[in-house]
Amino acid sequence: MLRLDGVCLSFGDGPVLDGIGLAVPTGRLVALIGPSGCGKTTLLGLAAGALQPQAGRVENRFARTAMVFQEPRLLPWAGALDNAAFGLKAMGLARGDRRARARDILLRLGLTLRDLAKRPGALSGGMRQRVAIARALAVEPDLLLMDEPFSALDVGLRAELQALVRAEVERAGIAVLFVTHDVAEAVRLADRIVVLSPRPARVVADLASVPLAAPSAVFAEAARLLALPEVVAALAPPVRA
Ligand SMILES: Nc1ncnc2c1ncn2[C@@H]1O[C@H](COP(=O)(O)OP(=O)(O)OP(=O)(O)O)[C@@H](O)[C@H]1O
Repeated sequence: MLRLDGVCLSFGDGPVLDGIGLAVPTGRLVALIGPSGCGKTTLLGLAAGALQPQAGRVENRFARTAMVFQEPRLLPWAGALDNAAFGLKAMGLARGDRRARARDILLRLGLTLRDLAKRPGALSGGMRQRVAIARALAVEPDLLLMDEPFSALDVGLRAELQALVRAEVERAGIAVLFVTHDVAEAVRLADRIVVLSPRPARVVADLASVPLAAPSAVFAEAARLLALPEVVAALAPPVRA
């Protein structure tokens, strides 16, 4: 379980997080939605232990946390397989085991055997992001933090990769906290959807959800959520006179 209780954090120009409380139980997917600049990435940094709260508590009882960023952040000189296996050496796995584990995940995520030796520069953007996700999954995390992992991808590819990631995390029982700007993405993936206000972020809604796959159901549910008054208030752009 990852739990945040009354978490507050300020930077030099004022408060960013104001009394955030949320929980990510084992094996559940929680989506974080909020307007640009409200503090979502900062909140993931706290969950990862990279930042400390100035008030409140962050309790991460998971044994291994992995992170996926919006951009793949791969080693440019290493092939897809070596990139995906990157975290495994520090875990003490033998070279053959590292490569076998990374290869299995890459193939499940849609790379072909011919892609495995390719460096990032020879892979498409979508393939690079698959490698980044494989690198995170390869260490067998029990908590996966993802910061807009699909937002740089084309719509069709995004849906495919969302489904693959959902299958992987269900298969391994991984808890996920992920940031998205896309309500439909949250509806497709999440068991809970947490909506944050503009900076300083407060939780304005914490909604139970059921992951949906059929496009018509996804868009109907996204439209319903986007019409909730607290969601409108949090996500609507400010009206300028
Ligand atoms: N290290 C830092 N020092 C000072 N201010 C920061 C720092 N990191 C983030 N901020 C500010 O804190 C606020 C929240 O930033 P954060 O990146 O967490 O927002 P976000 O919700 O992830 O934004 P976006 O949706 O645009 O990615 C922003 O105003 C940002 O400028």
